[in-house]
Amino acid sequence: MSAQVLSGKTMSESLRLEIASRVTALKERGLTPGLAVILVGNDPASEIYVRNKGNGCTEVGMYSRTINMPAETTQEELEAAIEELNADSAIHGILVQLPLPKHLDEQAALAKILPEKDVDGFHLINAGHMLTGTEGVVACTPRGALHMIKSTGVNLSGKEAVVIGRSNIVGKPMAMLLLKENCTVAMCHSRTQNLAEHTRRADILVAAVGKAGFVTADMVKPGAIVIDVGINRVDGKVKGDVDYDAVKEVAGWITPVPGGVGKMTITMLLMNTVEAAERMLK
Ligand SMILES: Nc1nc(=O)c2c([nH]1)NC[C@@H]1CN(c3ccc(C(=O)N[C@@H](CCC(=O)O)C(=O)O)cc3)C=[N+]21
Ligand SMILES: [Mg+2]
Repeated sequence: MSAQVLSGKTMSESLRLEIASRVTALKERGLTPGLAVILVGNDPASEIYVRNKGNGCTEVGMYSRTINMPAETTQEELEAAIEELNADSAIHGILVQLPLPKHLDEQAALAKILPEKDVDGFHLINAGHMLTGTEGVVACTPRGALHMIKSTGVNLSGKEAVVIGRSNIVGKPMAMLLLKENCTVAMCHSRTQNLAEHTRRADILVAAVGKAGFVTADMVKPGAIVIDVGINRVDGKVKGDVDYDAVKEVAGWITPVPGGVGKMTITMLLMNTVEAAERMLK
């Protein structure tokens, strides 16, 4: 039996209709939600993502602005650009595209973003909300992944969840969200011993490793929900962290790459932005 495919494309279509209608409602009250993306330098992958974000905004009727800054931008210049957006009433969401060029301090830059406008959920205030389970902005990729997991209808309470990868952007917040759903969560990483023994126990397996085809069929529990966060470029193609064709024969549900979590990440960015704009009117 082959796994059910959790399509980020299909899920995004219905979510984006909902977002578009909330944008329309805000516009009727005189407020157009706006997202600003700061892109420093010209990394080709970043340029693709930033373009996808701009297109997403257009699709749901939001205002979007991309601020392209040269690779030599100084920390002061970057922070000044952020401060300007903090003060701009047309902008409800600010995203500083990561990674930044090596000479720039990411944490210091993120700390400058007003937490209410931090639609990435990367500010320490929002990271703290995530840790305590209180209301704040939830990072887009884990939020999108959780939406996909919930769409299976599986009761998550008490289930074993394994997250491979411990980044601040994906692994850690993903684990917190699954914990909040009452899963028993294990966070695995590059130093984990006997990784497959952990992953084979997982009812929910989230792969955020950054290595194409890392999760093989023998690592997956039959019937598991397998969420592939990987975006790896191999011979000009985008590949996930999961050996899709083989794992599909074992898993109960699986997300494709492309058209899976990546698509949902942008949708959740739009959701976080419309929510930030809605909070302005409250
Ligand atoms: N401040 C910040 N916030 C981010 O959310 C952020 C970031 N920096 N830096 C890079 C990562 C990566 N990321 C993706 C966004 C969209 C797709 C996406 O659209 N994927 C499509 C197309 C993939 C492709 O063709 O490249 C898909 O999976 O179907 C993927 C990955 C956001 N990130
Ligand atoms: Mg994807």
